Amino acid sequence: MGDGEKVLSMENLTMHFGGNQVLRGINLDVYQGQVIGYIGPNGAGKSTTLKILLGLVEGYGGTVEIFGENIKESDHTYKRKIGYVPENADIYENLTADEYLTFVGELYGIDRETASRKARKLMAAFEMEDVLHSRISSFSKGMRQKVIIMSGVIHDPDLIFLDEPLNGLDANSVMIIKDVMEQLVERGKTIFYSSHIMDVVEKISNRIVLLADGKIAADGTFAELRQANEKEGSLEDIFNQLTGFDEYKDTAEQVVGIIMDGEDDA
Ligand SMILES: Nc1ncnc2c1ncn2[C@@H]1O[C@H](COP(=O)(O)OP(=O)(O)OP(=O)(O)O)[C@@H](O)[C@H]1O
Repeated sequence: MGDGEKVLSMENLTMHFGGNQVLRGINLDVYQGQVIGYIGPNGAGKSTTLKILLGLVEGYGGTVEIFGENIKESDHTYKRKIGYVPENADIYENLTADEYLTFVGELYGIDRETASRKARKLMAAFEMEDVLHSRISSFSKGMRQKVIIMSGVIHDPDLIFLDEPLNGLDANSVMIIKDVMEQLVERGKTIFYSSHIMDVVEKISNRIVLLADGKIAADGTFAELRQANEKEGSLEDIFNQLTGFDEYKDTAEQVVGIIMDGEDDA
């Protein structure tokens, strides 16, 4: 699968937290130019996978190679070529946007002047130039999220990991980010995108990987997944089918019954 070079490979990746076996042997090769939509139910292990790939979680089994290097043995220079937009970023609240973005840029190995210039330009592109020197603690949720996204890509990474990146963004910003991703991929970048927003995943991904019960339960283009599951519907329908979730109406009814303290005996 894929025309470009292999940028990421997971071989028999396993992970457990105590007795909780989260990943049960993930095998996945990702090629340049792919936009992987990495989906799965709550608690499936999506964020855990991303954190392992980023070197933020240790104690996993199996082998991970990024740009051909085993991340356990690598000297971490590969990290300069990867970007990460985490689901819950520990952002340095007391720094200004300029200070934070410049700091992150420097961590990724770009010089201070370049980082600061890119920070200013990125903030201006998102119409946030007037708060460039304001503390992040004063920002709205969406403004913060934009800074987190900028901080994940300021160093021009080749492989970008995004974990629910559109959280809190307004409709206009969502359109910009979707287009930015598309253009980055056209220019040879690779994207690993984890999200629950199925219509976005359906639109932007050229390969969808579904994680369920610690394993890959489906892997292919949206069209391939549709064909394999004999479904005409949306990715959401396929997701529900593959995760064995078809009783949502019963669950909803039960929840409403409990809320209204009705006859429901559950
Ligand atoms: N540091 C940790 N210590 C203990 N258990 C953890 C830790 N991190 C994750 N887990 C557990 O691993 C499982 C997978 O969590 P993870 O956050 O990777 O799931 P996810 O697929 O990203 O879920 P969601 O869709 O809810 O974000 C969960 O059962 C979670 O409780």
